[in-house]
Amino acid sequence: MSTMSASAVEEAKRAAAKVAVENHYPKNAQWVGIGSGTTIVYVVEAIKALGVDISATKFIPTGYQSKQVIINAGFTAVEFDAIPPGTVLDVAFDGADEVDEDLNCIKGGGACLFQEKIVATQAKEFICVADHRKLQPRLLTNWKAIPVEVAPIAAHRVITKLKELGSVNPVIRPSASVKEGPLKTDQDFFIIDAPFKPLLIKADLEAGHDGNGKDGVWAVETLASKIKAISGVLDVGIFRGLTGPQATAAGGVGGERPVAAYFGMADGTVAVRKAE
Ligand SMILES: O=C(CO)[C@H](O)[C@H](O)COP(=O)(O)O
Repeated sequence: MSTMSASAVEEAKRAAAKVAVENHYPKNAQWVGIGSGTTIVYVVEAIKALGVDISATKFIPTGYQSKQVIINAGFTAVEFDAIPPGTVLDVAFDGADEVDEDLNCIKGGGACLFQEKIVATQAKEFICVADHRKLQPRLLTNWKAIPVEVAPIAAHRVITKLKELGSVNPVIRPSASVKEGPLKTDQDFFIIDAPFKPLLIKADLEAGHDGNGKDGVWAVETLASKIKAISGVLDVGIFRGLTGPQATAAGGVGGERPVAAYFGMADGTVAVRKAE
């Protein structure tokens, strides 16, 4: 459990954002993905602080909140469906709820996972920015449930399938406001939060664990694929698979996993995890 004050956590996010932007923002960027959440505000602040010419730069949001952050900074927001077909974003920055040793991420704490995934995978480089609470050895160490975005009509069917995969008590996320009923995403879909046991990474599989859901223990890739395959699921809040350069080599644009993740630490330093 973190003993840091709320303002120390905010400073940790700011420090991580500054280093991430200084290391990865291309000076002549044309297309830049901007994610959702509280940490991304510091990314935008750090881009401003660079003092580079952004008059020709288009910033692609991952949802309503993200778009407001871009507009409030005086930047030009262009919705994902307004970018010319085939456009590759120079870079995309986003936060995460948890990041494991292989740079797999859990995202969707802010209910924006679907647009976050299409923006991240449309970029040459996806860069994650977070504070030290998100830096964990395995997914679902500290963060307890996988967010899954689903069509409302299929929500109960998806819950049944998630239980069959071993999730204990998956629930439809309620509205955060005084409005009764489920939260609605930017797509007017629901989020189901599905708890699972901590997810195995490559090293665990190499050590002989199978990760096939026996005793409810899954490997990241296997569980993400199983959840994604349930009809009614729009996307799953596990970002896994290839990273940018590997994905490009395999014929895609970028990967779901970041090429680097920056974490503001409790002692004021910034830790980096990079893809191999
Ligand atoms: O995935 C997300 C929203 O769906 C966010 O990136 C994630 O929840 C991190 O948010 P914060 O920066 O506020 O900790």
